[in-house]
Amino acid sequence: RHSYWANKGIPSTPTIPVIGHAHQLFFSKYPWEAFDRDYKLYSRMGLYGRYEMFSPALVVTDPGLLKQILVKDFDNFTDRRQFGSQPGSIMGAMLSNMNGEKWKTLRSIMSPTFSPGKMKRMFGLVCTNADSLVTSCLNDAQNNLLLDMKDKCGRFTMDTIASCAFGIEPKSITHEKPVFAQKADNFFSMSPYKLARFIVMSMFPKLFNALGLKADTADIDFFRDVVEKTIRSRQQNNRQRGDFLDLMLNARETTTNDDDENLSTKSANHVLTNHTVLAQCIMFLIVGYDTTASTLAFASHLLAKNVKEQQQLRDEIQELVKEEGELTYQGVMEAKLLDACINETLRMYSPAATGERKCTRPYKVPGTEVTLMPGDLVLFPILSFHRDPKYWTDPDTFKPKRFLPDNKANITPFTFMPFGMGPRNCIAMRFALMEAKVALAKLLLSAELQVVPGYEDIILESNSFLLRPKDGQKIRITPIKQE
Ligand code: HEM
Repeated sequence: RHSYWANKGIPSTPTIPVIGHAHQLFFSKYPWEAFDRDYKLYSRMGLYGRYEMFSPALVVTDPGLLKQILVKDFDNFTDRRQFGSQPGSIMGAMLSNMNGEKWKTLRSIMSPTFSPGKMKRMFGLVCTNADSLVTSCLNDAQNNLLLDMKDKCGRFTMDTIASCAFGIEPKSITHEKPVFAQKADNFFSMSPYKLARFIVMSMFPKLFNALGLKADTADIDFFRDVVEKTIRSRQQNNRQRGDFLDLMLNARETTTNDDDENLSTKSANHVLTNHTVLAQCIMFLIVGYDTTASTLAFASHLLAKNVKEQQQLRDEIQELVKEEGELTYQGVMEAKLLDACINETLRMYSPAATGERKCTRPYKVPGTEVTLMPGDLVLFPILSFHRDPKYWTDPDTFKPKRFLPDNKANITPFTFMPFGMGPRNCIAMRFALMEAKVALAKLLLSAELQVVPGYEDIILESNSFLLRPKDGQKIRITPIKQE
């Protein structure tokens, strides 16, 4: 069963019977380590093969081919693997887990939520939450405490997504025990049991169901209760905030019964069930939390370590405030060095280390004799591209200037893709960038960020599929006296 790639003339490292290469997820420090090792081995070939148990996966290491697959020939690769698609599960009804026409319908309903116009309207709310984040950081600094930036920023991102998307205010930043952020944290933290469970769920769904395991964990049940209450209250009070929840509720047909299967593949009316709306809300609370919080924690650390770049960025933001009297949406979104610092952080520490698509129609891979068949996976090693010295000089050094407008033309297309690429990229990229930029700008206006002895390096959580700082990301800050 592990001769699929060899028969097509595609190289592949030796496999273990039955398991293929899946053991690498268990026995590597980081699940993406094996991808990086093989990327280095095969990067010149443009592609290589893997086996997730018996499922063949083509790993693309050529940026040109990747562009072809993710953009030009997207219709052959609209899907991803489905995780936890048990009947009635919340996990299975999330946009990120949907495929085919169902995905297309939902994506087109949800996309307008993240238009530039909507972002501009959310700017004030993001600023309010960022102010609370800064106040909380300054309070800790006054008490001479080290700041755990992952924890602080996680509370900030949870409050921001909850208030922008549904008008819920968890007040995680001011709460002693931030239950919302902790539940979302639990969702992403990986114990050996959770890793094993995840592998069985994704690679042996029938076995997973036969064992009576539930795709939805207790953390999801917590969010389900919160969101259900919010939806009920929104419907009873008939109030409109123009937010994500309203958009979903308005797009829904009132006659729909509550069976998820009714999200018909043929429906022209974009039918949404209560269950589907609920699943998207929970997905946003969970995925909206971790990636942006880690990015902010990484950025704070990198700037604390690179004092010159930190000051240059502060100068840019102070200049903006001087010109416009305050931070404005346009000012923040157009600030060049701010954009460059966030991009450089995402290049070095992209929270998503790999991306994937599933082939939906037979596809002849350009420039080869290989034809991919429906069900074959295509993987792209995001982090390996980001750290490849072929595309980046000194890839392990923080050099934000490579992303300044004058230098951007030197970047090879499809070697920088922290939000994925093509029609199935991160739906909330604009929102995440705005959130990260506002928080970082406000923090730098109020404080100097410093590295703490003993915490000079970024240590990543092992066993996690996302890049996350291990045990938070500790820095110290000194308040800047306001003139
Ligand atoms: C720095 C922050 C973030 C990063 C680096 C990030 C990265 C990604 C990546 C790499 C993907 C897969 C794209 C692909 O396959 O091409 C993705 C998908 C997705 N992200 Fe994000 N993300 C971030 C923040 C967010 C936030 C804040 C939300 C929600 C509020 C969000 C919601 C989603 C959703 C729903 C998908 C699935 C889209 C689909 O399948 O159509 N992300 N993200």
